[in-house]
Amino acid sequence: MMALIDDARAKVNLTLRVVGRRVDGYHDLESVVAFADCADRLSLTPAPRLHLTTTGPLAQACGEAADNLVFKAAQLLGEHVGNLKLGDFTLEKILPVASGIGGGSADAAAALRLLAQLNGLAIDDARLIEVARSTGADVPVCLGSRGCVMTGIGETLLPLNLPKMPCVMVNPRVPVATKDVFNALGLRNGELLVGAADVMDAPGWPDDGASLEDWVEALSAGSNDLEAPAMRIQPMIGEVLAALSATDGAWLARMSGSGATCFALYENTAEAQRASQKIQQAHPQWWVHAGVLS
Ligand SMILES: C[C@](O)(CO)[C@H](O)COP(=O)(O)OP(=O)(O)OC[C@H]1O[C@@H](n2ccc(N)nc2=O)[C@H](O)[C@@H]1O
Ligand SMILES: Nc1ncnc2c1ncn2[C@@H]1O[C@H](COP(=O)(O)OP(=O)(O)OP(=O)(O)O)[C@@H](O)[C@H]1O
Repeated sequence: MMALIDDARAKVNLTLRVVGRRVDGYHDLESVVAFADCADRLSLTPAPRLHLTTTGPLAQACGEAADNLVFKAAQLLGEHVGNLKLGDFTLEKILPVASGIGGGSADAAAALRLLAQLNGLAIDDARLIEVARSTGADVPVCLGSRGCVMTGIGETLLPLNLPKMPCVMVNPRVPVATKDVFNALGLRNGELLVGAADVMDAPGWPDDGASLEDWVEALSAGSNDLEAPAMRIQPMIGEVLAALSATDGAWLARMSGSGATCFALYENTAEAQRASQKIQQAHPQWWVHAGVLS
């Protein structure tokens, strides 16, 4: 049988509000999530045993194969589904690691989609969703890889019809650990930041079919609550945001997830291309991607 192939698209948190900290230490969030047109690529060749080879420019950065989230997700699914057909995965690692765009989560989700395809499981099979949740907070949203409002710690997903959003994504190639950023918020276990009434009163997001301008206006009123703690841990995030904000036509510049990747939105792809060239010239060592979020 030929190899099955899937893209593991980068996730971008267009907004991220921290609602509070649960008693188990995880944080409840509300986040508008979009997906980018840059991705890792995962292939699966059916074989009797689970195996992973990592290739591509960032293969070294993502650590030992045994610790890879692709491996973890596949092993967990094997524990939930009897006689699961497995195989040889090859991961072409392109996305920066520990960068707030959910690369590892996207890879794990792609692994689950490929195993679902190989084993004839539906993508909304409860076991697949359960394994996605156990693999990491960002894995459920990456399973569908479509725009949505994500709440809880990442398990509740409300699909959104986002317009195509021309963007530039920039990572300064310094890793930032998600756990450290959440801890730097300094919330106690069980501490609530936003009362239930505030959540009920919060303005909704634009309706289906809303324009790019409507969305940019709504997103601009939001924020990423992890930006300040992440900047304390890695001040270079401030430089990335300044570089994006200084480009012609940048409508909104913000950090994604727990950083350090930041993005800016533009009216059209030509403007985004010009902005990305300007930033790449000034910072040849940074990872810069011009594309479209949707
Ligand atoms: C910041 C986001 O990227 C936003 O999409 C995600 O919430 C992070 O998702 P993730 O990287 O898949 O997170 P996990 O691998 O499950 O957790 C890493 C660490 O982040 C913290 N964590 C994660 C998610 C969450 N809602 N609250 C948390 O406090 C926990 O300390 C956890 O030990
Ligand atoms: N397939 C993978 N790709 C990248 N990192 C992986 C992978 N599997 C395990 N890891 C480990 O997970 C850690 C987090 O990597 P990842 O790139 O997913 O972070 P992130 O982009 O900050 O994610 P998020 O936005 O979900 O917080 C890395 O330090 C790495 O050691």
